[in-house]
Amino acid sequence: MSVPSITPIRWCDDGHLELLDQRALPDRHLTLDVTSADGAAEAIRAMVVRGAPAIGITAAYGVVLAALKQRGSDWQPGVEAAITILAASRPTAVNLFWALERMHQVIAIHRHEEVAPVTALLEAARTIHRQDLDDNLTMGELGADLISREAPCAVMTHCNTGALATGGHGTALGVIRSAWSRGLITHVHANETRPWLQGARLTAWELDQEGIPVTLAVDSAASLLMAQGKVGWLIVGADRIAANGDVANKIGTLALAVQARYFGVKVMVVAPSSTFDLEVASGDAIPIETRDARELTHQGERVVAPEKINIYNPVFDVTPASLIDAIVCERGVIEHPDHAGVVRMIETCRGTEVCHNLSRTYERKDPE
Ligand SMILES: CSC[C@@H](O)[C@@H](O)C(=O)COP(=O)(O)O
Repeated sequence: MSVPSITPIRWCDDGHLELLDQRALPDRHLTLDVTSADGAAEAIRAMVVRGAPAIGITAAYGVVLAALKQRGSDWQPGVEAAITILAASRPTAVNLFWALERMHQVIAIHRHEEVAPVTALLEAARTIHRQDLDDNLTMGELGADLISREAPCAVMTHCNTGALATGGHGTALGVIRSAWSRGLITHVHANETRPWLQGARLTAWELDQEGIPVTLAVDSAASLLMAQGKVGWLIVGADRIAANGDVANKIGTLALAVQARYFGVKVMVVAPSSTFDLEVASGDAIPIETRDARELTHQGERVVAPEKINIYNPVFDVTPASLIDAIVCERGVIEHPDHAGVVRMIETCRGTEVCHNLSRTYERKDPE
């Protein structure tokens, strides 16, 4: 399986991070040089880089940038402070806290050293980055195995879960790529994903680059497409999966899953084990990010709604496990997810590199 050449996150050997500015895609290909942990946190907050795994990878390199700035033996407080700033960048994707926890473990191992452990931290960040690509390739095959060989079908996806959102290949879009290469899917319906238009600007662009047939539709066309029998599977990613299998993902996923159940469309969630949060019992406890009103009141500089009215702009919602047919992670597939299935699957990851003892040390919740 060839991996797309899109590189949203690149560590440069002179000691800085280069991010593809996803706000400018698809019409402009701009990169942003990030030289500090503050810069990495701001890039995550401002959505230069987005998508749960990509946020975690960026934060890990952000910790390396912080370590590079430390001089002398009292390096640890500065790096810890940077981790706190990175953790406050976005609240929902647990991959952020998972990656910071991994970096913190490296700091703990080297805490008595005279100088900041830049080499060890860079190796840890690179491992997180590399591992994510490997996991996506594995999930791509596992997810594609669920799609019937006898009846290739069209699929629908929401938001962007591709190479741009991950270490490469993608989660849900990775399954779509793998299934397409095996001749299992005929067409992709991409929802535009308001208000940031990740589906229009990023997913449609990624698929078009590779010649995978894609039709872009307004979000509200999804139920019509399903009613017309045009969708075999709804395939989406996740930002956080609770212990009972409830899934937080891009706003609109819940509505799509409800519609899918009504119209008999199967629902597949694709996410690496770094997206599971066993410390959260159910989806109710997942912090949901709300973003600036301006995302709804403006399109660029143009005002499209009265500026002083109340605005509700949650950017994720929670789909109950009962609406999900399968969760695909790199260690296997959880069919009809529930608490027992999730715990069994994540238990199989223990003893490997994967860490699931997420620390709440750094987590910041949105104000009520
Ligand atoms: C592999 S990406 C999985 C999720 O992070 C994705 O579906 C999503 O909701 C991204 O939201 P975003 O706000 O663009 O970061």
